Amino acid sequence: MAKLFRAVIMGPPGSGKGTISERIAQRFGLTHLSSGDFVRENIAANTDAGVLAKTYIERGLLVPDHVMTRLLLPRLEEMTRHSWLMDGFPRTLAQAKALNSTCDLDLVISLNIPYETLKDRLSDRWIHPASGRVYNMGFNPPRVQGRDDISGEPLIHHDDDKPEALVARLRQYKDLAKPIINLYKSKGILHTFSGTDTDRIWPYINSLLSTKIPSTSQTDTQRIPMP
Ligand SMILES: Nc1ncnc2c1ncn2[C@H]1C[C@H](O)[C@@H](COP(=O)(O)OP(=O)(O)OP(=O)(O)O)O1
Ligand SMILES: Nc1nc2c(ncn2[C@@H]2O[C@H](COP(=O)(O)OP(=O)(O)O)[C@@H](O)[C@H]2O)c(=O)[nH]1
Repeated sequence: MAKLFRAVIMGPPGSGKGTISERIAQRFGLTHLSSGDFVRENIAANTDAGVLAKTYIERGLLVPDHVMTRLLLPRLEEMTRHSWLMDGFPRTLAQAKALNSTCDLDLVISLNIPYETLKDRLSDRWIHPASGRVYNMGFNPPRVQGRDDISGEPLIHHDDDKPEALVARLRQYKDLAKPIINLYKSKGILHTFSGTDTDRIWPYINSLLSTKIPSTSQTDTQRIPMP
């Protein structure tokens, strides 16, 4: 069996983690895991962890570390046959240490995007709450304005994505991410990408991953046929 590949993507709100994760998943055949999706699934299923998580999210707080690790680590341990990319976890140093003791990461992508760009993108981010599908009125608009492409259900705009809320969220991200980034830097697995456009960052991420992911994990459709 080909060696499995485990990666994490980090970045402030609106930096393109979800967008880039989807591209990586499609191009390299990895499973895209999103901590936000796990939390939402648990809330919808009314699990103990979900009920507890909801009380924090409703107050605009992060879910405590022990709840997040209880939710996610068993799922990762089950993924013995899949290569994956995790988006949204770890968010704290305690989570990073817990992840460390569960698996060896091959690579960490950190996105470094200017504040003005984050602000513009988030003020234009529309979400389909049931699936977590994300749209942007300029960058990837829905086919029908205000409606999810697949279900046709209405899209919503989070209050959290308003510029007034962004400064605090960004500060929190910077404070919490700093020691995690230092940890991954010291392990030699951190790769940082800076810029204002996902489409300009993507080729660099694509070529880095092409050198790191065993070709057997990549999907056949991505191979360029010989003339
Ligand atoms: N690793 C985590 N630690 C603590 N709470 C978390 C974690 N991941 C997700 N949550 C909780 C708090 C988040 O507000 C909520 C939804 O997560 P997510 O979908 O990642 O949205 P977000 O709005 O925080 O991120 P972003 O704007 O970066 O996409 O779930
Ligand atoms: N204008 C513009 N919007 C983008 C770009 N990349 C992503 N987006 C949009 O910006 C918003 C934030 O991206 P998302 O992937 O949700 O970021 P995350 O919060 O880090 O997961 C979404 O509405 C995306 O559709 C880009 O290069 N330009």
